Amino acid sequence: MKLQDIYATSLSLLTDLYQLTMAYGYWREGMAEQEAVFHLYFRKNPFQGGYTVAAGLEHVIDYLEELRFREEDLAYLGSLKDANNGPLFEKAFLDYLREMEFSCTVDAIPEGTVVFPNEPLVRVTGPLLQAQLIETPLLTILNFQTLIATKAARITDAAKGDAVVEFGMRRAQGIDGSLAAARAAFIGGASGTSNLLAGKLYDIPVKGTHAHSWVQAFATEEEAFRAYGEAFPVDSVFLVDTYNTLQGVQHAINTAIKLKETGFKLNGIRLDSGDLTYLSVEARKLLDAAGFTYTNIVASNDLDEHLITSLKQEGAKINVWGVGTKMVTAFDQPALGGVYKLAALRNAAGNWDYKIKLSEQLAKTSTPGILQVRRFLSENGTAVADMIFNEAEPLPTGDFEIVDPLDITRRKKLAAQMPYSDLLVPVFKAGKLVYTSPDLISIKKKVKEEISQLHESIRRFVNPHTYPAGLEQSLLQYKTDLVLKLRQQKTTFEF
Ligand SMILES: Nc1ncnc2c1ncn2[C@@H]1O[C@H](COP(=O)(O)OP(=O)(O)OP(=O)(O)O)[C@@H](O)[C@H]1O
Ligand SMILES: O=P(O)(O)OC[C@H]1O[C@H](OP(=O)(O)OP(=O)(O)O)[C@H](O)[C@@H]1O
Ligand SMILES: O=C(O)c1cccnc1
Repeated sequence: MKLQDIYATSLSLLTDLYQLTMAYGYWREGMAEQEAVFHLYFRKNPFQGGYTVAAGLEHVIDYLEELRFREEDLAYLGSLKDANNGPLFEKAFLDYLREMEFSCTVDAIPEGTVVFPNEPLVRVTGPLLQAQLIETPLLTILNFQTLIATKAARITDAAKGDAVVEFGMRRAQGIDGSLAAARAAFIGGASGTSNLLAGKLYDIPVKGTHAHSWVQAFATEEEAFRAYGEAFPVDSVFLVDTYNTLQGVQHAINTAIKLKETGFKLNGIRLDSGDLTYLSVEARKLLDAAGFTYTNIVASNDLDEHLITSLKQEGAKINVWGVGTKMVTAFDQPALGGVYKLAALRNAAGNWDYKIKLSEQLAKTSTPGILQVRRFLSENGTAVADMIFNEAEPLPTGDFEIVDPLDITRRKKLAAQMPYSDLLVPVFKAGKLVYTSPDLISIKKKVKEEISQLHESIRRFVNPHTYPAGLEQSLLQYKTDLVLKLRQQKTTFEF
């Protein structure tokens, strides 16, 4: 198959083999249609940070809308062999898949929402076979985009209002990595991308300067700047560090002065090596002295939120940050550990059996129930605390109490009359799409607003405070009881 054809193919097999073997098993056992509830959540904020930015839902929707097995998918599944060289799946199961239509109900937290550990970003309710099948693609989409949107939000926060441009395609994790990263970086706060295809596909502003090779290709640096400047009279950003940075700045100024009468305006210079603080301060002096006070100073070279913070503290005169590798690869934490866990199964009597996954590690024990996240708000609408609760059971009357599931001594009381918003919203109802994804600009605005409302102590990069997001106390009690029961070998427990 040619590379380009990958993007035209059905994504229905974009899942792990074990999802299909389990699907086959459920079908054989007559469990395929049994109603199940799964939650997708992560256990720790990435980058040792205090918050996470949800991203990727629109792609989840695109995937789910198209989820059906085409003849080519079924032919491939039919070709798979077991260890005896017999067919792995029987034909009647493939016929079942051919007829299968996505019929789950999906609730999700909208993209751009600031979220915290253990909060379900997505809740899938529907036939066990279908709800299980989609585990891997949902995780691959949401884990990556949420990770990159969070990284971009941190980098943008560090830039304190300066533009951040995503330059990462060349170092991204492959083609889709570069495209998804460009989208997520834009949501997180980048003002543009160098990735032209991402610009076209997602309507992200495209931005850029030129490479060292451009300067190397000409006899002199000034000659290179002149040629570029004539081609791009109002957009030129000259890369000044090919030979000697401050000499390069002077050459950029000389060129701009020479081209002035043609209407040329020096948009910017770019620094890509050396001491970025010293060089930007000196470059600013040279530019200002020559009357180029409006000229931007762009910097690039292995930047991330920590380096940008230091450069700012050192007094660097950089006002545009080109950030590649460390943003699109989430360099210091290359994966978000999002998981997808079964939390309830409808029994023969029509009631929910709540399900839990035990673990020796408390953090890895899943939470049973049909979970919703309630965000309590202050009078002026800022987030105060999040309560994860079981929507299928009555809430206790009176004030609420949330408990940190990892440290039950951390508790917070929340007055019942406080304003709130429930974060999971309907996306699909019995397979029918009922949600319209906002455009990327609106999502980006939401991120900016929500992060600006977080307390400084939660936003900071070093040892941030933990935002109060906990289990409603009766849910925690239920979970604890269930753990104790299961340790005595029972597998389900009813309220
Ligand atoms: N003032 C500064 N404070 C802290 N770190 C800086 C400062 N200036 C630059 N850096 C960072 O130091 C690292 C080393 O930069 P430097 O240009 O010396 O080496 P380099 O990356 O090998 O250069 P080149 O890109 O030319 O190969 C880069 O990550 C750069 O962003
Ligand atoms: O550093 P990043 O955040 O990834 O930003 C993108 C980098 O890509 C380009 O470098 P190039 O491919 O020429 O490599 P080099 O500068 O490291 O030699 C550009 O000059 C930046 O330095
Ligand atoms: O346009 C740029 O300056 C650019 C693009 C990609 C990578 N580095 C720099």
